[in-house]
Amino acid sequence: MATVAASGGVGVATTIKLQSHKPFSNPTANPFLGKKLAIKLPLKTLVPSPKALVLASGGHLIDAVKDLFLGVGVGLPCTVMECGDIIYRSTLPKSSGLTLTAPGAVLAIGALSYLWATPGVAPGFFDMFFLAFVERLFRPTFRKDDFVLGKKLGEGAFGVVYRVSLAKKSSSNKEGDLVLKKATEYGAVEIWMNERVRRACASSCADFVYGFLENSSKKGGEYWLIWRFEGKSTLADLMQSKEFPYNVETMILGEVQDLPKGIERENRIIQTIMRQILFCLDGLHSTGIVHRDIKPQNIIFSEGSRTFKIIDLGAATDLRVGINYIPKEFLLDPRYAAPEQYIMSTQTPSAPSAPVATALSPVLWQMNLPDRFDIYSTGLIFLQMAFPSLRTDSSLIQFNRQLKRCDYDLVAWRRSLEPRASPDFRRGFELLDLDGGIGWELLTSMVRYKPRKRTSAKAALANPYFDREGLLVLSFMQKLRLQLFRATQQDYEEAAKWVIGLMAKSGTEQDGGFTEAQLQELREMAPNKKGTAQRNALASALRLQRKIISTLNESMDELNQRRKSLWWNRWIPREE
Ligand SMILES: Nc1ncnc2c1ncn2[C@@H]1O[C@H](COP(=O)(O)OP(=O)(O)OP(=O)(O)O)[C@@H](O)[C@H]1O
Repeated sequence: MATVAASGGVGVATTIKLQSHKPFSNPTANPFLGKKLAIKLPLKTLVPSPKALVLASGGHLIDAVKDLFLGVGVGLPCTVMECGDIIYRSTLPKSSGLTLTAPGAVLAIGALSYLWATPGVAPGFFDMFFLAFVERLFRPTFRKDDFVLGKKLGEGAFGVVYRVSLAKKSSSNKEGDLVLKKATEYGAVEIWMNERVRRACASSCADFVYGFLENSSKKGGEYWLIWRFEGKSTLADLMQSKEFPYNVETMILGEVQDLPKGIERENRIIQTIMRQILFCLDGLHSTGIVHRDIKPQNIIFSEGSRTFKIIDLGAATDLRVGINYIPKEFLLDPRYAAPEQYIMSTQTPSAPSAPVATALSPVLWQMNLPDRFDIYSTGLIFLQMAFPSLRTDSSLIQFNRQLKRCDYDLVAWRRSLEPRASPDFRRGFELLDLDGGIGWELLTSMVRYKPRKRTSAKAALANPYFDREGLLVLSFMQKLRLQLFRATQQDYEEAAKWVIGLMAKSGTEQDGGFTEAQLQELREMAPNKKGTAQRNALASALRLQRKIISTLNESMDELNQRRKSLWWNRWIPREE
């Protein structure tokens, strides 16, 4: 019987060594015996063709998946390839099913992590092609005549909001328990966002009932959006009261706390409000939606669930599929908008087509961290809750100017204000300084110039500020979490400057520290060393990064030009 030993790495070609060959009585008759022979393996034996994958079904599917993993082993040793199989199949042990190789596993895990990374490509497909479809089949639909208009609740630039009730009253429908918004151009976006939110994180926003395009009016098409009536008060209404935050206490906690009136008690109420807002934001951001208009006026107290919820998704953007992606500056409320204005870098110019946007969404999300725009606005709400004198529009505008002058550095703003601060401001700082200043730390991690340096909603929620017992009684794990939070929030540039400064202050030539002159040398050391290998490598890496980003953007623009229609608009029900 012939014995064949294969050796060498196999890509397309490999080598085999022929050790014996039975039909030849005289071993020397075979001129190839003992010699290494080169053979060529067709790649199609390793990688399944697309057609083969399509045809694969039932039991064949397993084989196709197996082939896929084995395909990753191209160029690896024969353990992966079972290359002897090609020479003498019957002599080899039968494969016992799916063979998972290390590179295959890494590839699979990498692909799965990418598909599930924020904003979630895989859940997005499931949501769009299954959940949305099923929801449409089972949810009740409404027409214009089904509603009886009640009191006007508000009027914005893009719509009028009424309290309404159903014309045909059932036992479950109380008088005026619905809210109707008759919206113009941004109504379509708002319907899309509300439907997405209802499927992904219903408790984050007001309970959305139905939305449709109403075409019967002479004025032209009008989008009608229906929600359940959540409650009478927004956070803005509650904050206007002199009683704030005590006026919210029983609403959210159900009872008055067993504490005398003072900053501790106020801090607890503010903590609860902040936690509820961040919880809602975390829900939105995890599904790829950025609100872009977070302000006390758009946070409503839901009497049913006793929590704050977010309303008005007209300016929101769905970065999973790139809807409403092009930021409209006029939509942003300058009082609460983050300094970057554009939530996506200007290097990422316009929305790509939906499939491209979906495929690239995790990359774009990580490149731009668009959710941090909402975090900045939430930080300003936190600030307003802590400082009563910042609750009016004019004082907030003035604060924004001051902060800009301090290069958006809250610590610098505090330093400039504290020596001449009014008792009201001093009280606010005292409140934030409770529990070792953990509230102040959280606030400064939210209100920062660079989005990348701001905390995310999820990280903020994990901050021990929200542990009721306070900093002093933190468990080991909570302390660890705090350290982790600090490490992720660390502004390393500032830290480096601070360390150098500290060294300068403490150092003299005699006692071994650095003198200011030496430190100056230290600072200048890097720029002076031009042309070193490290520097060149860094420059090449930066060039490569820039190239990748520009290529990505160019290809997105190109694709975008081909399909710029509002494809998703077709999904919105119409009533003629
Ligand atoms: N689900 C709801 N339950 C109770 N009240 C609501 C609800 N939705 C909206 N409102 C009320 O209607 C008002 C206007 O709502 P919304 O902010 O969505 O409209 P808008 O036209 O976008 O207004 P603006 O442009 O001023 O923000 C809110 O301030 C709130 O008082």
